[in-house]
Amino acid sequence: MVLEALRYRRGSLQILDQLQLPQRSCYEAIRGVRDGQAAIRDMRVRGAPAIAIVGCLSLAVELHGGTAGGQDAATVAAFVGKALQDLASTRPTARNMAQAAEKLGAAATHEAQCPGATANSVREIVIQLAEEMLEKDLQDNRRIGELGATCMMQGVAPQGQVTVLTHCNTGALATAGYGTALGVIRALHARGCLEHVYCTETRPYNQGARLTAYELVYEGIPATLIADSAAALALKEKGISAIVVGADRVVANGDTANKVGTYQLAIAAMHHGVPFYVAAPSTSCDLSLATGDQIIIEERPSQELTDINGIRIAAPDIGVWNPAFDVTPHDLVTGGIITELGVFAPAELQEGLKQASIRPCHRPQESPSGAAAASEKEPGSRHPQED
Ligand SMILES: CSC[C@H]1O[C@H](OP(=O)(O)O)[C@H](O)[C@@H]1O
Repeated sequence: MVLEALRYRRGSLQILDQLQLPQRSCYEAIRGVRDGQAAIRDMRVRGAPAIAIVGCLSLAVELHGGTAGGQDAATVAAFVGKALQDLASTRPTARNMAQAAEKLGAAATHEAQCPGATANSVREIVIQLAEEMLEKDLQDNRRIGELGATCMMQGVAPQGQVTVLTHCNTGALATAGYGTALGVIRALHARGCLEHVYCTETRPYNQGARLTAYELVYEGIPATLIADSAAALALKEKGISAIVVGADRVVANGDTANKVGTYQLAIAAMHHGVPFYVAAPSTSCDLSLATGDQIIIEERPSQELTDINGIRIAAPDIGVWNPAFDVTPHDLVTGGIITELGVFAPAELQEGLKQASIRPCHRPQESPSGAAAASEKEPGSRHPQED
């Protein structure tokens, strides 16, 4: 059975409450934007693509079959704009929700200005776009998996198998399905090219121990959980061929915001000569920011560090700094940035994405095993797919 982070049909949205995993699989109804915002803020749903999808679908549910947002086109468009703004500010580091807000907001405004526009026609356009996002993210992740697996095998182990280390959770639970960095790992496994995975526990929120470990066991992928602080030692002693992580935001020069701890992993990878890959959809890329210094880093409540399951473990009165993310400088992203549009070196990202998005992405034939056909020309050289 496929692991479903969310269940959607028009007018109804349920999310798997990730706070209760892995002990319990409980779905809860999201009835509108306020519910969506609360679920994102409290991290019942998390992961940059999943945040955007749940945010937009929460709006779609609110707009469905009623009079939500107002009685005329302009009022509904204004309501949509405000709701999207609120959703995008809930967890500001992730790019995907902000990007979706720009797209859906612009579409609502445009529709409202068209002759004959009605409140319903504005609602309908927003619902349709949110539904398309869900479908597209899944397709993009599968593509990221295939491109990343091919690139990694060409670059790291042309004849053999790879052992990969990953951080945080980037799987089906963090996306519409399949996953980004975990999608690459799944594709490697499907091809028989994966020897082993090491996943970090990912303090303070333990997405690695709770969610990635759960997904890896669920998929039957050979894997070992390590403490975050064991990563450098694992690089030294466990034959790790590559690190692959996800991203919350990748900016124009390739600097990458991802779960806190990623930066120190990239430094350790550089020291050990292990290639470091970032896997993320183009919706996580933000070419409007020149460098990572401009990324807003979300700070989370101190209780995430001081308490475990509501029980205080830290010394009373200690001060706490709890950034949720850090920025890995582009020169440490030595393997490449794996997107659905191609695999790019950081210096090639900006131009590569622009070129790839103005021509249709070549979709390779799938072999019966799910691996990309042998004739496919992959961007192991870190260039986007050629047509
Ligand atoms: C494919 S999701 C990317 C991303 O989401 C995680 O953050 P959070 O759990 O705080 O939402 C993490 O940084 C992952 O790599």
